[in-house]
Amino acid sequence: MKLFEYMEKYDYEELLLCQDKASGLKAIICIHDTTLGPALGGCRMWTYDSEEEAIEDALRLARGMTYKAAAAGLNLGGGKSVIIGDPRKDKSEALFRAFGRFVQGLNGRYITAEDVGTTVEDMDLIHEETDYVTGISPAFGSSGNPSPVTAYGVYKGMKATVRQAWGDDSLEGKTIAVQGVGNVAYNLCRYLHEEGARLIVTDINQEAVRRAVEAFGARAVDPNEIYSVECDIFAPCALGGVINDETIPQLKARVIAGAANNVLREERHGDQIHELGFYYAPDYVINAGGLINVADELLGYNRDRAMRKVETIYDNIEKVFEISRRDNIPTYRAADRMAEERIQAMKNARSTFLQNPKSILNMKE
Ligand SMILES: NC(=O)C1=CN([C@@H]2O[C@H](COP(=O)(O)OP(=O)(O)OC[C@H]3O[C@@H](n4cnc5c(N)ncnc54)[C@H](O)[C@@H]3O)[C@@H](O)[C@H]2O)C=CC1
Ligand SMILES: CC(C)CC(=O)C(=O)O
Repeated sequence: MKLFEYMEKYDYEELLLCQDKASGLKAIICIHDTTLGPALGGCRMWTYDSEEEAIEDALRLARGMTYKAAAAGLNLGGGKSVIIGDPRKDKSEALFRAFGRFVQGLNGRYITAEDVGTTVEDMDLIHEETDYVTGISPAFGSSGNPSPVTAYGVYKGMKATVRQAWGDDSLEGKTIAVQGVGNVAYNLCRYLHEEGARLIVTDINQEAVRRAVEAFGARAVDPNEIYSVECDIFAPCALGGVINDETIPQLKARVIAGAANNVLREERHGDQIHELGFYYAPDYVINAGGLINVADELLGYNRDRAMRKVETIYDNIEKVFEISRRDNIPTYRAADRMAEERIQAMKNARSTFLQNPKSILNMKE
């Protein structure tokens, strides 16, 4: 990948490589766009096959956050970070505090939170070094782990998508294939089970599978079988790129609606599933609940207010399908159009000069 060519193509602002020999930290912080406000996005810890794969993941995830915040109506930009390492054995206080110092060094341009492989406890360690972190322990007046709220938003978005496909939003009796039953999807499965859906689950972590089978009477399949099982809804809740040339021909579902970021391997796969008649809930629209939740922390966390805003994911999904039908475009393009229109409007807005403590007239001592 030619980095500057890619960054110019999608108009990225910043890509920061973070190295701390003492703690072993190797991390990437990517800020895509801060037109709407400071970049907010989770910190993923994963065992990448290469540095290039980690950089590419950070870039794609950061841009997704810009669109996620814009489509959700938040005054936030898009950013994301990845820590290269095994979350099961490479974590340490020194590692996360070193990461926190890099976040602090960006002086509020990037605010971090949880993502794959990181937890509230990890965020609390980062919080030792910077206030530009969300999803920390409720003891600090925060919202804690955002995953359950993300799950609730995915549940509401899935219902809205089901309504588009079958005319009513009930999940009772629907068979739902869930790929990856970690933080978000375990909570999602609870909502689906309570509404009477039949669950098929898979995970590369057998403990995660066992937990879901025991709690929700789910049927377990191997990771490579999840794409071909007979089901009504395929819910990708693991990593990205899972809608691709190999998997699309296997899918039996009518609806694709899940928590995972960057589900489409390439944009052309979004065109392909549209042409094949799939009802696809764009990932950054349906999984915005966690972001909405932690964004509320910046106002002084109020759970009722946050959950009311998460409920609007249902309406946002309906809006995306309306644009898709009106303009005869795939839903992923409809979502991009919704987000880009808001970002461009703000880029174009030329605010009149306002006297404030930050203006150049107040800089001199
Ligand atoms: N945590 C949050 O609030 C949010 C998470 N997301 C996205 O949702 C997805 C899940 O996030 P979390 O639940 O927080 O992460 P997690 O790490 O708790 O869960 C992911 C699960 O997927 C499993 N997995 C990984 N590769 C797999 C494969 N090839 N096949 C089957 N299972 C596999 C892992 O073993 C793990 O159990 C990620 O894509 C994340 O970026 C999006 C918005 C917010
Ligand atoms: C802001 C986090 C809670 C979630 C996140 O990074 C995401 O929505 O992908």
